Amino acid sequence: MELRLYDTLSREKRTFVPLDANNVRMYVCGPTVYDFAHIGNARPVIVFDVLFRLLRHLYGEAHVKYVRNITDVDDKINDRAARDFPGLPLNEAIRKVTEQTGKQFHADVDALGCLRPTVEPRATEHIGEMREIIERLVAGGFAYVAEDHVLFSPQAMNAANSVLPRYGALSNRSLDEMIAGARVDVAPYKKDNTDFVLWKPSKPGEPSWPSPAGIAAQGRPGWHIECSAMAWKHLGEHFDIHGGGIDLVFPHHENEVAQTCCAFHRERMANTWMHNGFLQVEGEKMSKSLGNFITIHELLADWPGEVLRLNMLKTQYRSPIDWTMKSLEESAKTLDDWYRVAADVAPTEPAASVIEPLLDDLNTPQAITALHGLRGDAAALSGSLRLLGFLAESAAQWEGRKQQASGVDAKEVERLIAERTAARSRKDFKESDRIRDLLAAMGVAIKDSKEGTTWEIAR
Ligand SMILES: Nc1ncnc2c1ncn2[C@@H]1O[C@H](COP(=O)(O)OP(=O)(O)OP(=O)(O)O)[C@@H](O)[C@H]1O
Ligand SMILES: [Zn+2]
Repeated sequence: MELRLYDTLSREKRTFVPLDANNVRMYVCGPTVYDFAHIGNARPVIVFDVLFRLLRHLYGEAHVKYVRNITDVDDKINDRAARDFPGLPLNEAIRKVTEQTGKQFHADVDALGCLRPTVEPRATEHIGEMREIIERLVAGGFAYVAEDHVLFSPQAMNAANSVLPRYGALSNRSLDEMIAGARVDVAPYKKDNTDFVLWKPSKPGEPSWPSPAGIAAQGRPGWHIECSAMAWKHLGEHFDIHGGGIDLVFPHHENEVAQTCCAFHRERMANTWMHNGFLQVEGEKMSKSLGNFITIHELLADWPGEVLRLNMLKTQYRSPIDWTMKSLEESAKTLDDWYRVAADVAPTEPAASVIEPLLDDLNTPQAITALHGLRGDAAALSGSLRLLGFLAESAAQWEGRKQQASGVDAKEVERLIAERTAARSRKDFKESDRIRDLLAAMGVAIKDSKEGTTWEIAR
């Protein structure tokens, strides 16, 4: 059985062959920590968690290294810090914002059933690596200093006659068209309108570090260089998989490739580039700027994290998802059923019928269809669900949480059921039906069997 993954660069599904099967390496762009993450931001986190789990299953837990960064230097962080903590020095305020947001992010993605990555590097702890890459780029003639900025020149990259990839290859754009289409109000320190910032001067009070390339003024990094530096430090110059949302292909990933390949004279940065499609609301990308977003935190008040996770995985990661209430309700019903059948059953190995579709570019909808087919084999269902990051709770915990969320008083339900049982034994079916209807109106479904009457919250 081989794993096949769609690669954005070659635009085809290819057999995945790790550079080193004892050390399979994956980098995924993580959050900029300035606010609660929305459910769209959860998509790459969940999708690449499934891939991480699959790779661990295939190559062994100790042989997969997953790096997801935390961007803790950014204008949006500075703005938020100044707004929320106006009395504090900016540096302290920034630390508060990034600490608090980082904690919220972890609580959210833990609840979604995601494993922590092997390493979660912070941008501010890798300024030295960023400076080193920038120095190399300047020395190689790919970057230049202007007005205390360091700029990368895509045109210099494409003019270099060497092993380097072509700037624009990942996003399938031509540099000439980019030049023609670029805005006219370009920053005065740029030689060409396609040049992008590697390093910039800090304004007074902003976070700042000693600058590279002989610049006397203190400064701070651009966004793209952060990921090149952290990926290099933790995974090396060349590694297996790089992922993120489809909106990161250009310019972020195109620029990462440019920086890393030019700094280390490489043909490639990652062997496979993977990008998830958008989570949408009424046909539009969920995003902060459009204001059509709902945070993971808000959703978790109404739904168990595993319901959100299942709902996300019902769509293959490259297709858009329309996020609807109806679909969430169906996902909740499915999980209720799986919890009842499989949560307390000792797992066997995950079923081949579930693994196979996952090996085909993470075809999770088909894997979910296979899970439905395993209902008669609780042990295999249990093992397969666990592989996908479900069943973190026992059946009783799951049911208890549902009861709590419903506001139904369990004691009162038990009392009514006892009354109904008494009515039934004296053959007062009018009274027993009345109690059943009363329970139904409270949102409680009952089931009679030889062992007695059981109940659950009806979704
Ligand atoms: N609606 C979405 N669907 C799927 N992935 C998304 C969506 N919005 C953002 N992402 C992904 O979430 C990750 C974090 O992105 P980023 O930090 O740029 O989010 P953001 O700027 O808060 O998002 P936005 O401003 O677009 O709401 C990236 O991998 C990005 O591709
Ligand atoms: Zn990145």
